[in-house]
Amino acid sequence: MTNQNVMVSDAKSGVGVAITVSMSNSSLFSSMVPKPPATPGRFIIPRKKPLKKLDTGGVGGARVNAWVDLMRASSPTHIKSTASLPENEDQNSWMIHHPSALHMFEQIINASKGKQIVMFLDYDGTLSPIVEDPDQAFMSNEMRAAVRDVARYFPTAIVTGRCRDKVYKFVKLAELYYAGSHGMDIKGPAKGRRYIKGDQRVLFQAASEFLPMIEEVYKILLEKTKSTPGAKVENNKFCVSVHFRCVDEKKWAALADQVKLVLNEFPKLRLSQGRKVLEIRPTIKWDKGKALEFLLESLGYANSNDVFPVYIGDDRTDEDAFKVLRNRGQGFGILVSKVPKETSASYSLQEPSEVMNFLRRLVECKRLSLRGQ
Ligand SMILES: O=P(O)(O)OC[C@H]1O[C@H](O[C@H]2O[C@H](CO)[C@@H](O)[C@H](O)[C@H]2O)[C@H](O)[C@@H](O)[C@@H]1O
Repeated sequence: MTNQNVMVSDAKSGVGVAITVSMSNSSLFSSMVPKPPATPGRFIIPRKKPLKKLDTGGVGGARVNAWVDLMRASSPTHIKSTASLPENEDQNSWMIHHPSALHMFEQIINASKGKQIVMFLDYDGTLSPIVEDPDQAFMSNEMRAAVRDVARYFPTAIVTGRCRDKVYKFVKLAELYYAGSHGMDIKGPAKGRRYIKGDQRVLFQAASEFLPMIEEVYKILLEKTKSTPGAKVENNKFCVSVHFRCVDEKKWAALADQVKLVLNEFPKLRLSQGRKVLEIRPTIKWDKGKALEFLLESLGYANSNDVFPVYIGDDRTDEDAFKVLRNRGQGFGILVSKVPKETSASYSLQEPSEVMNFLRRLVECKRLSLRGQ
């Protein structure tokens, strides 16, 4: 096994980005993006409209208003909200297109028969309930036990916007893969690798060049947002989160403006949005979807038809992974949401407690099949 520095070109800036890879086979990179399979997966439901992107153009009234609209839509608190929903689509028709993964459990199991399930789990809003203070987003012991059981039977990864070390402190399971900073910081399990066909000591940091820049922008944002009561800036190592969950809605436009002004000085960083949070990250073409592909490849499933990846997440940033699964025609995505949202996921679950039930049922099913029942 060797550590390798690999240069990839940043599509937006054209700047080379050094990647340090610790693995036994550098050919991993040559086929990083899998080709779509010849036959499409049975769970594909065509998306109606492209997802809106956050406008990071110049500062102006209309643009800032558009930001604030997106900020409002980023974590709707009212069940009837249709802020991010395509026109004329109500809750019922949304549920027809994105049925409950619990209700469809038998069909899901049938579709996965003879294939290796690989489980990808987002953290906030998926394994832990959304709370006001990001430092208090603990997962329950019951959820931890469910994830531990899943990892006994299926390779399992946590894919999160959070810093990898921080999410590990919440999850505390050494047998999992962890992809922190929206997949820009990937580490393989410290123990229990019996399902891994490929490299077992994966370590991949797609944006290490950006560390000093992220540190700098974090400090500036910390200072600039001090004047906004409730704003919280979180350093997620390869990205920065500016939380506005506890900021008075009247101040959102000013906060968005502040962040945007800072980012104007950092053209190699971009902005995306999560649940009541503005996410600042490198412009490199790397996201949770790429992390999913990377992990499948590391597990030895790059060109395999015998794999069934399942990705469960609640956030806009999880859409990149849902899209990858649609394009591969393998497995499916499950969106955790109580309200209809535009998504590339195939199924839905309402909240983390349903995620836990789904995970438990998977384990139960696997145990029964191993006993030959
Ligand atoms: O990819 P994820 O695991 O979903 O992480 C995305 C962001 O999650 C966290 O923020 C979110 O959860 C907080 C705690 O419940 C909540 O207060 C906040 O409003 C949510 O946006 C985390 O703090 C961020 O750094 C992550 O980027």
